[in-house]
Amino acid sequence: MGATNLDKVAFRKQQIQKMTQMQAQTQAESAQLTQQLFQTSAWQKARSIATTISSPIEVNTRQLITQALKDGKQVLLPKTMPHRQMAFLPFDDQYDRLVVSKFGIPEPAYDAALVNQTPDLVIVPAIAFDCQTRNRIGFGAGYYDRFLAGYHGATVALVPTVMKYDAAQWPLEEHDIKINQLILCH
Ligand SMILES: Nc1nc2c(c(=O)[nH]1)N(C=O)[C@@H](CNc1ccc(C(=O)N[C@@H](CCC(=O)O)C(=O)O)cc1)CN2
Ligand SMILES: Nc1ncnc2c1ncn2[C@@H]1O[C@H](COP(=O)(O)OP(=O)(O)OP(=O)(O)O)[C@@H](O)[C@H]1O
Repeated sequence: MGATNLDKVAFRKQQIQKMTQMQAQTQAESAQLTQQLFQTSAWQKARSIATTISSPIEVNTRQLITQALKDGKQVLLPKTMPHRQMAFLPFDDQYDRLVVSKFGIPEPAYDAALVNQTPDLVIVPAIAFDCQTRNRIGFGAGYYDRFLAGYHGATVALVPTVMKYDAAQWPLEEHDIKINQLILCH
């Protein structure tokens, strides 16, 4: 691991602490960010949407999942797979059918016949965003950078105050993939 990765490790540790301290504000901002998401043409056009089950330090995704299903959109959730791959599987609002991964995130059960790796829209999680360049940094396993390298549809991210940076405070790398559209709280 080079100096660059050590810098990322240090930034992540500090940023996750900050997210924990500011989780009440992030939860409070989630409703507004979600309403702004609904105004985008990317959302309105999408017939299938990939998102996540959020943890308490992330933007709350529950409302957008409920609305997508109400609108007849297919909702897909990632299941983490070997070799840091993700498989996106449909979710129909049955939270009790999800299985908590060893990382603590509820995931759908794997069914090869149901996998959909080409959703119209991917709502991408992260821990911080460079709002000028639309770069992001995640929890550090590289799942989204790997997935997005082979995905060519629309991407958006919901950015609460705690994740908003005018310039990256972490090193950018060759494999980093920029988000098409950031939704910022105002
Ligand atoms: N809510 C939510 N769901 C999400 C993500 C996210 O950021 N937010 N992900 C965004 O990517 C994926 C899961 N991300 C993960 C990120 C790190 C580790 C992790 O560090 N796991 C092991 C180490 C295993 C390894 O190194 O391969 C650990 O628990 O120590 C696991 C999952 C898919 N689901
Ligand atoms: N497209 C890729 N192909 C192969 N390895 C990759 C790719 N993208 C990222 N990686 C590797 O994954 C690891 C984590 O990457 P990085 O530090 O960028 O994570 P991150 O931005 O926190 O992850 P994520 O995108 O999942 O949220 C690094 O070792 C990186 O080299």
